[in-house]
Parts: sequence; structure tokens; C-alpha cells
Amino acid sequence: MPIQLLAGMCPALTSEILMQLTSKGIKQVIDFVSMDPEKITALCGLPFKKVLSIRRVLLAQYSAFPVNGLDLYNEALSTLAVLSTSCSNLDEILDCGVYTGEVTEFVGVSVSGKTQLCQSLTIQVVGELEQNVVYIDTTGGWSVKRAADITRTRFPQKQVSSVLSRIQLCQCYDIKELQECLEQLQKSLHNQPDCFYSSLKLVVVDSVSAVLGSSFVSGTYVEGCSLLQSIGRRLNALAKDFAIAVIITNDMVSAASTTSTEFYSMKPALGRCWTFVPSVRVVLEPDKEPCQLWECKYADKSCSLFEPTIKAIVDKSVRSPRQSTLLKITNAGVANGT
Ligand SMILES: Nc1ncnc2c1ncn2[C@@H]1O[C@H](COP(=O)(O)OP(=O)(O)OP(=O)(O)O)[C@@H](O)[C@H]1O
Repeated sequence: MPIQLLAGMCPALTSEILMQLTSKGIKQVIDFVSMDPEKITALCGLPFKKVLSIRRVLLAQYSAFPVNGLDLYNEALSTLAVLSTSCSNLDEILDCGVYTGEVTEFVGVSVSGKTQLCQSLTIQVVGELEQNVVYIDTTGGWSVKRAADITRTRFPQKQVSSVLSRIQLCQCYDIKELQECLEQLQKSLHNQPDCFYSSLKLVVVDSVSAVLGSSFVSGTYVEGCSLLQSIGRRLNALAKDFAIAVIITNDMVSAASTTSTEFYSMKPALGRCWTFVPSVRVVLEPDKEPCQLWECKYADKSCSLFEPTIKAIVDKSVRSPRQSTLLKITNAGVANGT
């Protein structure tokens, strides 16, 4: 803040003193309060006591209220929540579940179970914790029938319609729509137009990589990257500012391998400019060939017999080491694998 703006606000800071300060290069309030008062006295030829009194007034009026480390720690604890996934294997590798204030990413090839996991977690949060969820679907993968089936199997005593009414579904099919949707969500969380937002604990984006293609095709590569980074920042801001858990999914794509034994290897579609976004990244690897899983994905009847097993590997985490576990997709959603 320029020191000139304080003219008339602090009686001791007269226009002559302001001129003397600015002529000696002390142009910002921060320059004044951070400089040694004796140095200011010598530099500007001002009385030492006057400099001290101006400094005291400025510090009292304009500095932030001091908070100690313990208060900050307690505040962080009170806003932190860990949402259990209902699957003990997954909770174990995630250090008890999905954390509010963080972005958790699930990466995997097509049919590796990313959407099933997102739907499963959503039903868990609305059914068990009775908290609200915003589900942003960019692939058309959200299925009300599947959500209702998981609800009926997991919470037979609850009314499906009342559980599902806690979910707000948003469909976006390009990166700009996604950006607008997140912007709108941030505004709604600030203004709280209805009580839905005060109990919002989870935001799901399935998938971020699916909206990437359209923007890279229609715009330049740099434009696509900057849009992607702004989405990443927005997701993190949502998580941190409103103590919400954010779950996103990311596809795997083949890329030229750096080892001499393989021609290509699989890599997350959202590349380097995305790596700073998630605090936790879990890679999902199905045990079956994708073609078998595709058959099952589009043949509803066989799914319950099939129950594919998925290996979940923690690839990045601020808490737990790299570890893996087995999961299974069942009629009741994601469960422990054998
Ligand atoms: N009711 C069910 N019971 C058991 N397994 C199921 C059921 N419904 C779907 N599946 C399994 O879930 C898998 C599909 O997972 P999902 O659609 O979550 O994949 P995905 O990683 O999101 O794929 P994509 O990236 O193509 O959207 C299939 O292997 C299918 O067999």
C-alpha cells in the first residue's frame, strides 16, 4: 500500500513528512514499518520520537491481528474432516479416507473403475454422513440407476429419493463449461443462496482429462495449459477455502517410453502442468483385459457375476508411503478385494 494513501489518516504523518519519506525512497507502508526507525531518522532527518509514534500507530491500525501457532493448528483441526470410503482397504492406503481441504485424484485406463469409485464415494457421503455432494460429470458416466442400486444395497432402511436429493449433478462437456461451473460453485459457496451449500462436503469431477481434448483442439496448446492450470487452482481453492474434499479422475494415455525394453508406457493424461494439483494420487489397475471389462460395462446383467478386481496404488501422498491394495467392484459399489 502506498504511504501517500495515508495522508490525513494519521495526524502525525503530515504532508511534509510524507514528502520527505517518498523523496528518500520510502514509498510503501511496508517499507516504513519494516525499516529500522533509527535508519529512517538518519535518512530523512526526522525526530526519532516522531518516527516511533507514527510506526506505532501504523502497526496498531493496519497490521493483522496476531494469532499464535496453537490457534492456527486448532482452527485447522476443527475444519478438517476425513471422509471414510466405506472400503477398509482403500481407507487404509488413504490414511483413513478422503481428506477435506485436499484434492484426491484417481487415475486409470478406461474401465478401471474410476466412475464406479466416484459414485460409490458419493453415495457413502450422502447416505452415511448425510452431507451434500456436487457431482460434475464430463463423460456422461453418471448413472442414476447405478446410484439408486448402490443406495438400496448399502442403506436398505433409507429412502432412495431422500439420499439422492443430496446430490447436485452438473454436466459439462468442455473445459470452459467446467471452468464456469466451478466459478459458479465458488460464488454459491460464498453467498450460500440455500442450505445445500452449508452441508456441502464433497465435490467430484469425473473426469478432468475428458474435457481436455476439446480445448486443445479448438485453441492453442498454451491456451489449453493455462486453462487447465486455472482449473487446478480453482479446485484447490474450493477444497481449502470451504473445507471440502475434492475428488477428480484422470485417464491414462500411452506415451513414448524412456526405457529401452518398452516402446511405450502408460502415463496420466494430465501431464506435468497438472502434477501440483492433487495432494493424493491413486492409480487404478484392473486385473482383467480392458476388452473383457468393456463387455461387462455395457452388459448390465453379467456385472454382478463378474465383479472385477482392481489394484489401487498410492502414487503420491502427503501422508502415506507408496502402497497398494485390492478392491472389487460389486453391486454395492467399491468393496475390499480378496
Ligand atoms: N453393478 C456392477 N457390478 C460389478 N461391476 C460393475 C458394475 N457396474 C459396472 N461394473 C464394472 O465397472 C467397470 C467400469 O468401471 P468405470 O465405468 O468406473 O470405468 P472408468 O475407469 O470410469 O472408465 P471410463 O474412463 O471409460 O469412463 C467395468 O469393469 C464393469 O465391469
